[in-house]
Formats: sequence, C-alpha cells, structure tokens
Amino acid sequence: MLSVEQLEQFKRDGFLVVEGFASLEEVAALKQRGEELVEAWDPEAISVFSTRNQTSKTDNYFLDSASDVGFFFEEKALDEGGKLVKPKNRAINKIGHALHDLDPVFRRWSRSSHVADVMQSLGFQRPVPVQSMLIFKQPYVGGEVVPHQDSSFLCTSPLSCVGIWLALEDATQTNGCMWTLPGSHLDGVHRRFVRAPDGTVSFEGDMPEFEEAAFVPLEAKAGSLVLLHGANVHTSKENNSPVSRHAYTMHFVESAPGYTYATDNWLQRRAEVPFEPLYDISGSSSTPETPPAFAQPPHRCRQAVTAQS
Ligand SMILES: O=C(O)CCC(=O)C(=O)O
Ligand SMILES: [Fe+2]
Repeated sequence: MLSVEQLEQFKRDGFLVVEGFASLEEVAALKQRGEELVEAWDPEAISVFSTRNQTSKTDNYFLDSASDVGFFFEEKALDEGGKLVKPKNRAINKIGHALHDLDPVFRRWSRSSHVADVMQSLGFQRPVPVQSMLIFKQPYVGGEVVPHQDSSFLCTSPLSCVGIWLALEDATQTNGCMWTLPGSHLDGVHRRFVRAPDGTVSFEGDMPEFEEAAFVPLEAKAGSLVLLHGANVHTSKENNSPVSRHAYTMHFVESAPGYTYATDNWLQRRAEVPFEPLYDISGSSSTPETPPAFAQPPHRCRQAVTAQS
C-alpha cells in the first residue's frame, strides 16, 4: 500500500515514482513475453504509431486494437513505401491495447495483488484497466511522445484516469525517459481526443505552450513504477542512443456508481471483449469523506456519456 507521504506527494505533484515496485524476476518475465509476442508476429499489416499524425485519418487497425493485441511500428523504421528497414524486433514502437486482458502473462501481472493495492490506496472502488501498452523505445528509431494528458484520451465523468507505468529496463535521459510537469494536473484537462460515429478521430481543444525548462526527468530503474494522474502533463523524447527503453503501462478509470465512460472516447471495446474491473468494493462502503487521490479538476467531457463496463 502507498504511505500517507506518497499519497500526499501524488496529490501535490500529479506523479509518484515507486522504486523497486516489481521484482527483477517479474520484470524479466514481462520483458521475455513481450519479445515472444514480437517474434510470433507476422508484420504484414503495418500500422505506424505517431502521436503527431494520429489526428485525422480513420485507422481501423488502431481502433480495433482497443479489443485486441495490436502491433505498431516506428515511423523511422519504415521507408517511403512503408517497408520495414529494420528487423521487426527493432522496428516496433508498441503493442496495445488489450494486452492486460488477452495475454495470460500480462494479465497475471496486471491483476496481481500489488497492482490492486496501489489502486485501492489511491481510493478506487471499482477500477477498470481500460488499456495497456508495451512500449519499446527502440535504439535510434524510438520516437518522441509529445506532451499530453492521459485524461484527454480516456474521459470519464467525473474524470478519474490514472496511469501506472512500469520500467522493464532502466529509463534514463539518454534513452528517452519520460519528463513531467509537476503540478500540471491542477490546471484542468486541456483537450480531448474524440471519435466520431464514422470512426474518425480528432482532437478538440488545444494544448497550451509549455516551457521546456519546467519539465523534470522521470528516470526509473527497471522494476520502478511511475504513477501518473490523468491530468498530469508528460512527454518523452526520441531515443537516439544504442540502448532500448522497454516499459509496460496501464491506464485505469473508476467505474463505481456515479462514474460514466464517455461514448466518444477513441477506446471502445467490442461486446465480446468487455471491460473487467480489477476488483469491486463499491457496494461495501459509503461515500468516502475525503476525495480520492485520483479526483480530477473540472473538465470538458461534455458529450453524453453512458456507463460501459
Ligand atoms: O513511455 C512513454 O514514453 C510514454 C508513456 C505514457 O505516456 C503513459 O504511460 O501514459
Ligand atoms: Fe501518457
């Protein structure tokens, strides 16, 4: 469980690093499973993941990956004709987004008691892991992740998204660790990433300009966990080094009574792959006296929302 000091830090800063959260054996098992998945994958359908060009085109492979284990490549690992110029295990950007439900090895870790303890410490009553990503940040081709807030992508009413990011390899400033803006979660959610009925996805609203010097590095040893409040602004740079930076990340939302998941979030599950809460204590306690640590500021999740999970 998180200590009172750790919870205070998370509420104040919008992020928290928990060193030594996973054992080196757990880390090795997840890393090895990731490598096996890439080995078994035949990259005939190539979908490139870029946080820059995600905005306008309809990409069914991306949308379908909400209920699947999808493979996304680095832009820099493809030539102009879309052919891989690197071996697939050095070209992959990430695997997502239902790994935590569909893959037995990732499922076991994602639903372990230590993960549940963290969510309970944060005040979640019925947390649903809505997405997971195995991120590779490969040597030389690992792309930038532009500054963003996870609640822009995973809107609930009221807002509740929290990310947990596990380093599977040491993340340093050299190989593209994350950077965060302390306290940025107190300024609200600046934009939303929404999906129209025809499947087109787009951003609504603009991110402000941030001063680069205000970001602090989130260096993390393999096994460390980084908690990210949904309104926290974070980013990671390109990896121009010879060393990869593997990480496994999951995003949770609250689904206790009173919380709804936006029907225009990009991430919608097919009926045969329903969301599954990690645990449910929502019936067992009355409304907490203090707001949970994940409570988020006023937001712009304006569209009609319905309970989904
Ligand atoms: O691993 C990264 O570089 C970015 C991860 C991220 O944005 C997240 O886990 O929310
Ligand atoms: Fe993120």
